[in-house]
Amino acid sequence: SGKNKCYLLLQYFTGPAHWKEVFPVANGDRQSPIDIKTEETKYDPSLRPLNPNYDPASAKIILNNGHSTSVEFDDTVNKSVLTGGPLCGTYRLRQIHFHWGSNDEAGSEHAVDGMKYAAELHVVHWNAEKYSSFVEAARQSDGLAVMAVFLKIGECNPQLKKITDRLDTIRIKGKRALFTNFDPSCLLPKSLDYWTYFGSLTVPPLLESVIWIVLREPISVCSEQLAQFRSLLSTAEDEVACCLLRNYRPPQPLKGREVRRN
Ligand SMILES: NS(=O)(=O)c1ccc(NCc2ccco2)cc1
Ligand SMILES: [Zn+2]
Repeated sequence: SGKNKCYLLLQYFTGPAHWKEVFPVANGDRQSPIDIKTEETKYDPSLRPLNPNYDPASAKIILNNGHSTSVEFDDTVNKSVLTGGPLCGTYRLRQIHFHWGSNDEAGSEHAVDGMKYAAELHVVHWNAEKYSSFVEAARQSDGLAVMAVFLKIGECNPQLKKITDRLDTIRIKGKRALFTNFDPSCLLPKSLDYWTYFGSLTVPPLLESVIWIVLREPISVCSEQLAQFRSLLSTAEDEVACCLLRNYRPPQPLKGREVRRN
């Protein structure tokens, strides 16, 4: 139908290749994600251990915003924070969300020596010591810290099940549901070893305000759990239903940036 064709056209024009037309920073010097060439990373002895400290009571809601599913946390106080690693000061937990692909062979945003994982978890924090809100911090070069965790195809992940089992209640874009008593540390791998580099948001407005902390050890996810992510809709109630089959941005030029490891 004409309406359907219109949506498909819109869908096409909203993809990463067109973002630079509306957000020129898409061609900036510190865009994310990147392909991490492990041989070129630099050991930095000044990097400290990561110290995530989350209160499960901070978890508030789970929502489908049309381009991912996220769990939103109460970030009005310093209850759930990330310190250590490459960070100066205290970064407050704001939300977690996921990126995935239309099949199990790709879906992560960062790549490691050209290899993509099936999906990627982002744990988003903002510099509450220096700035007064997430939106203000998102405009500052040291405003945000996002911890990225790779999801590797394998065993079903019982911790991830707490999230994937709720997705059928928020299938439509804009839907949200209560989601509390959840500590996102349960989604972190045994080792908190990481790579770190200066980058950006990977979806519009693509602001270059993110200190990226990419964990080297992946967690597991099974095909059935990924299928549950793909069954989310990118469309609202009154629109022709369209599944959120993929939502990852491809790797961007490194432009001379250094990637350090602890
Ligand atoms: N994929 S991600 O971790 O880089 C990420 C994280 C958070 C937002 N938020 C979008 C936003 C609205 C105002 C400022 O920022 C967008 C992307
Ligand atoms: Zn993300």
